[in-house]
Amino acid sequence: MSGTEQARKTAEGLLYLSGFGNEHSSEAVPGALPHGRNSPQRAPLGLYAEQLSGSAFTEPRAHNRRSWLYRIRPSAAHPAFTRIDNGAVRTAPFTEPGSAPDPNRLRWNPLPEPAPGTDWLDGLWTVGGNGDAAQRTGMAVHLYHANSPMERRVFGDSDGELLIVPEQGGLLLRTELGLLRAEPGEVALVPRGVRFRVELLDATARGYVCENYGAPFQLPDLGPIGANGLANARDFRAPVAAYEDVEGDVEVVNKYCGNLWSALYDHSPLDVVAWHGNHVPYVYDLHRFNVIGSISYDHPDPSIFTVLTSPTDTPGLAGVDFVVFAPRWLVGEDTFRPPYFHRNVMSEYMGLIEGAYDAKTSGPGGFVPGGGSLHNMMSAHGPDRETFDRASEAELRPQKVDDGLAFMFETRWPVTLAPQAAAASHLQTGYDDVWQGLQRHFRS
Ligand SMILES: O=C(O)Cc1cc(O)ccc1O
Ligand SMILES: [Fe+2]
Repeated sequence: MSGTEQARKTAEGLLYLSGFGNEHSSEAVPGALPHGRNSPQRAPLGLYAEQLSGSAFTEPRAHNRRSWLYRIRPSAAHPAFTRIDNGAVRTAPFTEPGSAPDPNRLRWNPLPEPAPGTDWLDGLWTVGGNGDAAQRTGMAVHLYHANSPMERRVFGDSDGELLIVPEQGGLLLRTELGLLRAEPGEVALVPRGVRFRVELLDATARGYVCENYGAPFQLPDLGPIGANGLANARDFRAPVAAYEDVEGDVEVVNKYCGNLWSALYDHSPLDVVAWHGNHVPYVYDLHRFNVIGSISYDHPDPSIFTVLTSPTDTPGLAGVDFVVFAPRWLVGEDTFRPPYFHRNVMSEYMGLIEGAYDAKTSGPGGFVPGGGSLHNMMSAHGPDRETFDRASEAELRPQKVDDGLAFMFETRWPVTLAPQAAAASHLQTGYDDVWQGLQRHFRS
């Protein structure tokens, strides 16, 4: 059986725990989880107890995050980390020569094919970001492309949590807390510091990553929407405990304040036999998103499509929102139904998981799956000319928009590009032209 077949077989039988932000517990071997205390004098089955913190010990209960891991060896049993090449991974602040936030509308085609033998970590490629990882503020946008599983190496990101958005090819994430499957149309989140290995469920994989240096993603408040709607908490799935008992060299790569560091463990660190807590990875199927919109007139602001938000100290002003444009009905009367023309104080990176996006022409040279666009703070954008002309004339019958799945990472700070993204051969030239030829229709 090939590696991908094996991974697919494993992924098909996975069990999950349900609910967002829950205090979960799970044991891969009965009796591995201590009862009544976190740190007994001797943990069950000869395991080591270890706490992994995702918040300061003293943060309010509603924001407090930690998990207790019961593992074969403590994570502390490792030799020194040493710097390795950062590959194509870059981190905020983006201060390389020539880096400046760009007021232009920018759009990219998908990443080119990866070289043979590229695993998920080798294939991680930074677009840009904002804030400062060491200050735990801001975010980065990355892309990935891969055609090989990660073998005898695991990755952990000390700089932030990783929201992984597959666009092509399913992923099997083997994390310290257990296994997750993420197919295109689903998203997976790996919390800060949780170690994991990525295997492929298909020959190749491609997608997007939001690295969130700031407060962990949470579900948005629903306000007048009520107690239900948007992403429902019970649709988030966390893994059950699953461990590997592997001796021998395993490289642990740690992204730490912008650099990759490596240490050679003499065993697999995915050796957690039981755990409990709320600092957990999860997966969410975007098709479960309960899309809410106008049933009278006007196009609502896209905040109505927020799946997850990373708040900052200013209420309502997100470090980053993850927003999905999922299949939905449009029924607005006397309404220009696609996204409107706008200039936004927030910065918008958009990606396309499948099909087309209702503000943009698809097809070669357009906004295509695997591609991306950046409409930075205050940049003027909205429907392209073709979309504007079509939607201005369209007969306003109830209309199902179900030919695509797009998303947005929307952030309060301008996004500065990594030089490789500003100079990329897959950066489209002439994106401005999509707004050329908008006729004047003014009649005084
Ligand atoms: O620019 C975009 O396409 C994203 C977007 C969508 C929308 O429906 C309203 C505003 C907005 O920024
Ligand atoms: Fe926009």
